[in-house]
Amino acid sequence: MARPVVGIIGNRYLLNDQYPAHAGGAMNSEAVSEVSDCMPLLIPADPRFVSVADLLERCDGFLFTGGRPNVHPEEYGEPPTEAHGEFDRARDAVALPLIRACVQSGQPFLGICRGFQEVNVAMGGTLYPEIRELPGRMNHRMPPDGTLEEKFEHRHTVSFTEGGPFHRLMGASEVMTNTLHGQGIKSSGQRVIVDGVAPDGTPEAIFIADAPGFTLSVQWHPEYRASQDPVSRPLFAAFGDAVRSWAQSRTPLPAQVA
Ligand SMILES: N[C@@H](CCC(=O)NCCCC(=O)O)C(=O)O
Repeated sequence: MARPVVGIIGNRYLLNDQYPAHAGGAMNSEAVSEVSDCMPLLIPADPRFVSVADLLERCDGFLFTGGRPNVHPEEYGEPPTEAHGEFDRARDAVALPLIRACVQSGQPFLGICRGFQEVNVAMGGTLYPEIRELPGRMNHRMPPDGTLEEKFEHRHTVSFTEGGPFHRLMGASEVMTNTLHGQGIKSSGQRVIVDGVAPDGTPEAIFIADAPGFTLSVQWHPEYRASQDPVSRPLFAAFGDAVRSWAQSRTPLPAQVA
């Protein structure tokens, strides 16, 4: 029997600074295939090519991946500044309404890094352009140099709410994670529950209150070595269970971890 399909919402890049391409890190596909046991399908996240209705019909769940381009601040009512960096307006135009549609229907999604930030913005929240400039905050950006192992190494703890969905899923109230982002949640969107924080108070794990389906999203990168990492594995496995349930009956898994 064919495996359920997870639409991978990636980014638009210029290969060799010239050739436009849609891309998503291979480690996202690996995590979805090997840990969630679903078929990864890279989506060209551009409203000229795909509609939200098409995506909801063709895919059983969605992975909103990390990506360097930031959600455009106009999406949360703020003007762009230099600190906001580069954007991917086509991805914004697909991802934000798609997240809202999934929250409503119960179709499962997992948000990672930029995807986590998109979930917050889709629900009406706002972002800081550069959290390392805030008093008392650490630098969450990836080291500019070094190997992939060095860039993705564990760099801080995340503490989960006692008895919350992440605590229950991980079987631990505190875990170690990597960190590769410049932006962070400023104000939480409607129904966005912050369920995990870094030592400096930066929100790291969220879910949507009273959503019928799987909405867990994280600011770190669980896709890195997902099959070996004790934090990534349960997250991608639970996401896969939710996607399989949706594929079978088009209804959310009743015992959603949230
Ligand atoms: N742009 C946002 C999100 C950061 C993020 O997703 N980082 C992963 C980068 C992977 C890549 O370069 O493709 C922020 O900086 O907060």
